[in-house]
Amino acid sequence: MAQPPPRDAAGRAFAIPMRTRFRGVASREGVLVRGAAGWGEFSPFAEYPPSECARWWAACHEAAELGWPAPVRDRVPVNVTVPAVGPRQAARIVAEGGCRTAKVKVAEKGQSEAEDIARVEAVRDAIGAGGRVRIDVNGAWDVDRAVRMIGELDRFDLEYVEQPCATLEELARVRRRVDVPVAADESIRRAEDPLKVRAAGAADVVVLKVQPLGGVRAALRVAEACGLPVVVSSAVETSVGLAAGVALAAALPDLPYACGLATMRLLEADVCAEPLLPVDGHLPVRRPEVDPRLLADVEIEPDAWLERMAAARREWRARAGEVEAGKHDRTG
Ligand SMILES: O=C(O)CCC(=O)c1ccccc1C(=O)O
Ligand SMILES: [Mg+2]
Repeated sequence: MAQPPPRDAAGRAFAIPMRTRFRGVASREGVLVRGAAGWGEFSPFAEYPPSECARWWAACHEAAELGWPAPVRDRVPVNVTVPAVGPRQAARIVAEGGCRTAKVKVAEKGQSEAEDIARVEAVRDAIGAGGRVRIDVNGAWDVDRAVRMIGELDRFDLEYVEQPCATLEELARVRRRVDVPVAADESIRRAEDPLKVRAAGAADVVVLKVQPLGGVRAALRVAEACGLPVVVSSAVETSVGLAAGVALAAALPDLPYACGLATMRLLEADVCAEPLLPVDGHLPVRRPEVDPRLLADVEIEPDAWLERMAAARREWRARAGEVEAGKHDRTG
């Protein structure tokens, strides 16, 4: 690795390979910041512009400088996440995952419906009749295909289907035509989105992620305003970022579903000596400490990331100024 920056640097950038490509991402990168309250992570995906990254910065700032609201539970049920791999590897991931709920990625570009069916079948067999199986389509199906494939895959008894189609209008049409509950994920990136989801009758469940929503407090406000059951999911972060998701899940008054926060295993390495890994299908509610040697192992030259973070912070501050001037809500 490159010459590590000094310990008191403004932020320490990292790049960690993924075990399996996910959303077309082969390496997860970001910055870790140490503040008065602890470590924060800023890790927006490469294609996100500063306008989007502003909320990711706010989440990092909250973690590092403010800390999080008090938890109402001391552990959080989680699902094992199964990428678009073959059936044998899918079964192995479920067996090693130690969870009673599995989320299976389907409709990957270049793969067939037969591959999806084989993967979901293998996951159902591996988790057993008492386990729960949900699928995530990442918006890839049109309405007719969604209705047909959900009907087909429901023979493996689906808990819900996450983002079967891209638009709210399509989600609402699918929802009226199938019995399996629909969850909205990509449809929710801003504070006002869950209200639109609800108004459109587009989903039964909302998936909330801390970084894109601008922090734990912001996500709690979104959950309260929306009124639909919430599943907290990660953006495939290090244990530092995952801890923020755990804090959100721990602070929600109701948590009826397992959360998508058991994603540490999707990465080849972590920056914490005691990573946030599931025990008995749950993540403990705690903030892991960064291990300087583990961080040094995955550290990269920080300049580009520090610049990206500074741009995101400027964007956030500019928006805060507009809020004071009464123009709009800063979460928008
Ligand atoms: O929800 C999970 O099980 C893990 C998180 C996850 O799937 C995810 C992580 C990063 C980006 C997108 C997604 C997604 O839900 O599509
Ligand atoms: Mg999803």
